Amino acid sequence: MVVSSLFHPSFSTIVFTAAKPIHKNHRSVTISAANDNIKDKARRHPTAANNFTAKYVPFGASFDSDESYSLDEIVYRSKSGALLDVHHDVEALAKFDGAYWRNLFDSRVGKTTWPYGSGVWSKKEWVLPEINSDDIVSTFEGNSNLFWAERFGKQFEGMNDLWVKHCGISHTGSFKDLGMTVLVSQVNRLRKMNRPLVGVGCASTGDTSAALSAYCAAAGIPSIVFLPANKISTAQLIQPVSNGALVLSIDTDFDGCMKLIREITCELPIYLANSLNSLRIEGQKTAAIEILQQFDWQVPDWVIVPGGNLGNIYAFYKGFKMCKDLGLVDKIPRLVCAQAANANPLYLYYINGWKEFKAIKAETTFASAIQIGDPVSIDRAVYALKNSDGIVEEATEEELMDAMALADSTGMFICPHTGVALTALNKLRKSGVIGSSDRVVVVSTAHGLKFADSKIDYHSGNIPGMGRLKNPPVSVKADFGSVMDVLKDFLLSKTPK
Ligand SMILES: Cc1ncc(COP(=O)(O)O)c(C=O)c1O
Ligand SMILES: N[C@@H](CCOP(=O)(O)O)C(=O)O
Repeated sequence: MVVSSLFHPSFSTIVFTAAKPIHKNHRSVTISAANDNIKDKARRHPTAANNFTAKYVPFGASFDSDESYSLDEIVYRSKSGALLDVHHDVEALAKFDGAYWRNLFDSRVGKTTWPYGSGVWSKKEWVLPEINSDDIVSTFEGNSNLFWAERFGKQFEGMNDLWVKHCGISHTGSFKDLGMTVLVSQVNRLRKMNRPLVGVGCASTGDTSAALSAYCAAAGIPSIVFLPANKISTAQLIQPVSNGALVLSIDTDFDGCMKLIREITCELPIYLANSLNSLRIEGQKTAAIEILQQFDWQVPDWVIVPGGNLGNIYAFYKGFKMCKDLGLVDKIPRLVCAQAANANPLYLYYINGWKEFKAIKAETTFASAIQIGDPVSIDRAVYALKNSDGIVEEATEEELMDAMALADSTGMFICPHTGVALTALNKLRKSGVIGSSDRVVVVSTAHGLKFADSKIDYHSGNIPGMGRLKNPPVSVKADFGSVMDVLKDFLLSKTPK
């Protein structure tokens, strides 16, 4: 059955109008529609049950695999130790055509209807179809700006159609909010079902920990974060501290923290919140759907994503692929994963013709959130790249910092990881792989304000051998003549010759 109307019976609403008296502290309180908050309203107008389901299967297995797990189980790996993947019942979803889904998703944008005002939960049927809306923990994340990088594109890349998807302009300043709303909502549900979960934990380079602690704090769930000591920015460190997480600063790198949290979550009733947990991918994939939606369901030629633990590149692939499989679009973009040269295990694997993957010891990089040498989602990333005719690129420290400074000089304020992605763009433009009229989306993964320290170092000329584009503040005496001298020099330098 193909239904293209928004008002299919499965989505019709059941309306309860009667006000119900309830008794609290011996006083009679009447809850009326007039006093409803957005969750009350959602309770009064529940969407009718639909038949959509999802479950875990081993990564790469089909929906009818012999091995599968309910999303209400606490499980992160298959019997053979492989990654898991959330599989949706695509047959049930496909009973509705592409136009139906496009219209449904479009109808929810820009509203405050619980939970659909969120860019993630506006796609609830494709994310966690079975969760009760009441259990959702959301900050109305997503719906982030898709910025037309007009000046950067035209002036520096000879392109007319360059876009930056600002996933970092978000509740905690990174794309991690998209996955974390899903994971913490499911934990909220599991705790209500009395599953043995006392808290939620992650290893982090600073963004996962910020998102985890914020969403847990919003739901009143304890959070524990393992951070590599002195390897994350001050802004990222203060986020979980402020949100009341237990913050462990551990004398190792991210890969060391990841190993520890995996061991600890096997022993204690702490739920693992890293993207090894495939629930995270379900939220992150909505950024891909959102890009298509923002282009009025036209497919860009390329999407460039900075990669570290490598969950996000697969999330983008999965979002685009679902849109193609369910008839919302007819193709998917080519994907580029961009790595820092100091933390480039995927790049090395790629240029080696995917022959042998070797984890590395990641060196210090200004793109500190992707200083990862042993990415947990390596298999997912390879799958995404192979199935999207994808490419892997890398950026040296100087390249990524210059790219960040150049983008900032055109009105952006990006993070160093986005500098890595812009460097990849520049290299692929120079080699002619990306054409001047191609429509390209660069995914900006975190807010630049989280990385102010590295920008200060760059612009003050404090980094040996770097600072080609530096623009330090000018110290000037507090008198008219001195200020005039500085301004005259400045204006002369800017006067067209
Ligand atoms: C700001 C930022 N950009 C990019 C990434 C890379 O994402 P992924 O680990 O999913 O590859 C991360 C985290 O790793 C991040 O925090
Ligand atoms: N950049 C990440 C690294 C961990 O990635 P995850 O997606 O597996 O949680 C961070 O901010 O911690």
